Formats: sequence, C-alpha cells, structure tokens
Amino acid sequence: MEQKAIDNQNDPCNMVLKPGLEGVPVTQSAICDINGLKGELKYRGYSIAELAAKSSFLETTYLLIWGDLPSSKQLREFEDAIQMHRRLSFRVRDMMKCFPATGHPMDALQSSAASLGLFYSRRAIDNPQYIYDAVVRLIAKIPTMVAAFQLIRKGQDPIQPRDDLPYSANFLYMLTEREPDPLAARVFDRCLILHAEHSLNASTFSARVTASTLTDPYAVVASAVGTLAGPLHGGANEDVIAMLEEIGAPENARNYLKQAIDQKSKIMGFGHREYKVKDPRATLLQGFAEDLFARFGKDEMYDVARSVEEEASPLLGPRGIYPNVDFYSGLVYRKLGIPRDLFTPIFAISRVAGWLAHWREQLSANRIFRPTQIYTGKKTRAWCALEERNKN
Ligand SMILES: CC(=O)SCCNC(=O)CCNC(=O)[C@H](O)C(C)(C)COP(=O)(O)OP(=O)(O)OC[C@H]1O[C@@H](n2cnc3c(N)ncnc32)[C@H](O)[C@@H]1OP(=O)(O)O
Ligand SMILES: O=C([O-])CC(=O)C(=O)O
Repeated sequence: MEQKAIDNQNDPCNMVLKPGLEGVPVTQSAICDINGLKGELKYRGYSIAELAAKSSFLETTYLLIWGDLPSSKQLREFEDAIQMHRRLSFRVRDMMKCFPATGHPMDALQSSAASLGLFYSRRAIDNPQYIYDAVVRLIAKIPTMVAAFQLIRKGQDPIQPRDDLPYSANFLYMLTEREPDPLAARVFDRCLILHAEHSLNASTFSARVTASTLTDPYAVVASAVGTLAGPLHGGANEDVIAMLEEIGAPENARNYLKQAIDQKSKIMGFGHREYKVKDPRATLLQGFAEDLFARFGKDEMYDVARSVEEEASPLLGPRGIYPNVDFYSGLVYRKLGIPRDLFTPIFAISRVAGWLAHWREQLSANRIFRPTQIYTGKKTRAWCALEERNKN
C-alpha cells in the first residue's frame, strides 16, 4: 500500500510543472513580506519607507539577520566589528590584481567573495560566534572588494578604508577617492536599505539552495552574486540606462516602446513576478533621484525615463507591468558618479544582508533542496559502436 503511494507520487502523469516555480511556496520565512497588489514591502514587519527614512543600512542589516532592531550597544558593537574587518588581506588584493581589467565587476566580486572561503574555516556553521563573524566579514569586505576592483582595473592600487567614515560614506570614498557630500552618502545608504532584501527572488533562492547543502557562507554569497548578475534580475539596472540612452529623448519613448512590444522584447526595469503595480522601491528611488537633481543638477535621462513610464502605462499597465526597483536606481547611481557596470555590484553590497538572513533562517530548519523533474528524454537506447556511427 505504502509502495503504491510512492509510485503514484513519482508518476510523471501526476506531476504538475510550474515553469519558474511561479506561485509555488518552497519555504516558510519570517524575513520579508510583499503585497504585490498593493505595492507594499516590509522587512521583519517594518515598512520599507519608514526604514529608508529612519534607519541606516547597518541597522537594517542587523534587523534582517537577527530579527529585531538592535539596542544602541548591539548596534555600536556591530558597527565597530564591521569597521575592523573592512580591510582585505594582501593575498585577496593580489589575486584581484590578476583579474582581467576588462572583466565585469560582478565576476570579479563573485570570485573575490568565494575566495574568503579559503581563509576562514568552513565547518562551524552551527556556532553562533562563527555565524556572527561570517556576517561581519561579508558585510564589511564586499564593499571594499567592489571599490578595490574599480581602482585596480584603472591601473591604481586600492585605497584603504577610512576608519573615521561611516559605512556608506567610506564606500563612496574608497570608490571615488574623495570624501562624499553628506547628502550623497545618505542617499546611497538609503539605496542600500531599499535593496537589502526581497523574499525568494532568484539570487536569494540560489543562496538558500546553496545553504541547504550546509556549505560555508562564502559559497552561499558567491552563488547568489552569480545569480544576481543576470539581466532578468539585478543586472537589469545597467540595461535600463543603456535603453534610456538609446531612446535619447522623451519624444522617442512612445515609438521605442511600441516597436519593442511588437517585437516581443522586454522593457528593462519593467515587470515583476510579485508586483502587479509600481514597485514601492521604484517610487522611493525616483524621489531620491529628484533629491539629488535638486542639489547637484538634473540628469537629462530623467525626462526620458519619466516619458517611458508615462507612455508604458497604457501599453503595459493593463497587464500589471510597471517599473521595478531597477528602473530608477541607475539614475541615482549615475548622479553619484558611479560607473554603469558597478550598479549591480552595489546591489550585491546591499543584498548580502538579505542573503545572510536567509542563510541563517535556512540553517535553523534545514532540509536539502532537491526538487524533481519530468523526464522528457529518450527511453532506453541500444548502444551503437563508434564505427557504426561513423557510417552515417
Ligand atoms: C531586482 C529584480 O530582479 S527586478 C526585475 C529586473 N528585470 C527586468 O527588469 C527585466 C525585464 N523584466 C522581465 O524580464 C520580467 O518582467 C521578470 C523577469 C522581471 C518577471 O518575469 P515573469 O514573472 O516570469 O514574467 P514573464 O517574463 O513570463 O512575462 C509575462 C508576460 O509579460 C511580458 N513582460 C514581462 N515583463 C515585461 C517587460 N519588462 N517588457 C515587456 N513585456 C514584459 C512577457 O513578455 C510575457 O508576455 P506573454 O505572456 O505575452 O509572453
Ligand atoms: O523579487 C524579485 O524577484 C526581484 C527583486 O525585485 C529583487 O530581488 O529585489
């Protein structure tokens, strides 16, 4: 009787395939709550708008990973530990100097993040101190890696972190070699808050699958970085700017969109599996862009972006396709003087918080991910010797 139930379950005729796992729950999670019809996003119960207004990236990271906002002592200890671990070993810097300067910074980041596994033991993932230390190292060192590769590929030596600067200001300093304007640093920190977590997106799912094998957190983060890089996920923020530049002027947006839609091409920075309205992060990022433009001057591509959004509304809106988080973020980063191919690495600097929160949660109730498939290949075939195959 029991055997019959197992056979029945594994019978391909009884399996329902959900491409892309759309609507299929694969875990329980208490980290992030999305209401895709209302356009609401909360981390651990706190609205994203409130966190972006009142919190800092490191405080939000603590909240995501340990579940509650820290006390001032906990926050100070966390910030101090991160400040102490910002530097990279000369071995990591030397390794990065061997990377091709023409390579994409996401590939450089994936390799550098994975290399941390070579330096730190991998067998203590049930030890709370190991978990805390790994979180601190990854949150501290990933921005340093992104900034280091930027200088290395320009033929310069990476500059050391500045202990007197907070997390986001220090990253902008390491990247641009200039102490940032306080508004620029605060806007950047708010961007990190907005990108820190988003439930079971592709890279976080990837992180959880990797975590479920009980490997080390550096491998978890490296696999997630690789997944985030793709143009259907985090990589879209780069492509949005390329698209806006191709459109060139607000009056060209309508024709561009019509042509793209006729050719069944995707409009980058639009559409989302969860949201059927405008992504709340896109609304906030648009506001941040406007804050920067008011202070430092407007980016001419902003009018093109607004025109794309307006013209897309009657064409894509009825199908629930609206701007997502990647649509306005590039305009913010451009105004901060950040090169286009660093937009996705910056997304990774932030999302590492979410990945690590999911790593911890996965370990707290782990079962290895091992879904099944519906086999569509050939049944048993007779072996054909090489001489016989050569005759055809
Ligand atoms: C951080 C992030 O990852 S946010 C997302 C970043 N990615 C992008 O901006 C890339 C553009 N967007 C997309 O490719 C998709 O909207 C995704 C990947 C984000 C979501 O994908 P899915 O939920 O699988 O939707 P899917 O790709 O199946 O699209 C469903 C339908 O909407 C259409 N559609 C979805 N997004 C878009 C878009 N951006 N432009 C035009 N049409 C779109 C598809 O062509 C498809 O149409 P069809 O039913 O006629 O074939
Ligand atoms: O949730 C998703 O599928 C993609 C996304 O917006 C994110 O990862 O921030």
